[in-house]
Amino acid sequence: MGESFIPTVDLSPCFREDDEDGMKKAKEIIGQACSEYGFFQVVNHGVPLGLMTQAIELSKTFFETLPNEEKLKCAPNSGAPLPAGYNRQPEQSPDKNEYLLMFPPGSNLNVYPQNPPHFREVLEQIFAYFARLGVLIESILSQCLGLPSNFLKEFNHDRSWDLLAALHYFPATETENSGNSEHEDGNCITFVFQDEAGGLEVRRNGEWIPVIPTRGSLVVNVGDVIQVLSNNNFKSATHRVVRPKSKSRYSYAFFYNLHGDKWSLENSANDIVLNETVRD
Ligand SMILES: O=C(O)CCC(=O)C(=O)O
Ligand SMILES: [Fe+2]
Repeated sequence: MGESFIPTVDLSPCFREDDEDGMKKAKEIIGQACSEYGFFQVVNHGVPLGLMTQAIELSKTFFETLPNEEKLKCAPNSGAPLPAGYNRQPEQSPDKNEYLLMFPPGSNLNVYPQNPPHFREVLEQIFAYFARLGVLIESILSQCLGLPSNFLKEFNHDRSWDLLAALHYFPATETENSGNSEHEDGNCITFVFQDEAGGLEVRRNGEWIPVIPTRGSLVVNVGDVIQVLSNNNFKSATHRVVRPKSKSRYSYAFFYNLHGDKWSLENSANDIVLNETVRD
């Protein structure tokens, strides 16, 4: 490897029973990509292209055409642990974006837009596809780490803290272009799909590598939880979003999370066992 673009993996063998070579190849590329980049793209991942396209279109309608009063009708409930609903970065933030955040369908913390019609339905469908894909990627990561395929799934079985964000980045101006300042994700695995505007970049060996939007593909990146559980074998890479000039950018990010309890000291015994298993 060592190219200035992130690797792409064909996941179709994972949905068949009879393609062991294809499966082996997919695992090899994913394992290597997670060590070298912490990022890869997947194709034939099972999330329908039509649904992804519809989700971007509905997001454009919501963010670009609705007046602020309408968007603010789904402002987060006060006291919610995370601001599910419509949010806009504060004026003083260098990052110029607005976003809609949701917990799993059925969570009573969710605040959904009434408009455009079907937005809620599409968000819920995307959520379900991503949560399912998370289980698959988690099983591949377990195997890449030399663990039984259901290891991470059993360790990380509570899906109630997964989050989906529909993001709208405002066009860059002459003097500033930050969309999402450089950061690492704190969760387990993140899935992203972006429209054609581009702007997502990953840091590798001190250089920023653009993640070129490719129709239908999904970006996958490893978060801090997987970096720690893998004894730093897998990288939670620094990334950022640079806003393109004179056009908006739309993306979706899904955060496959770890339940908060797993971070407490009483529950850390599992982590230790996992770390030792990985080291052996
Ligand atoms: O919008 C994107 O492409 C990525 C967003 C991201 O990195 C994040 O929300 O953590
Ligand atoms: Fe991120």
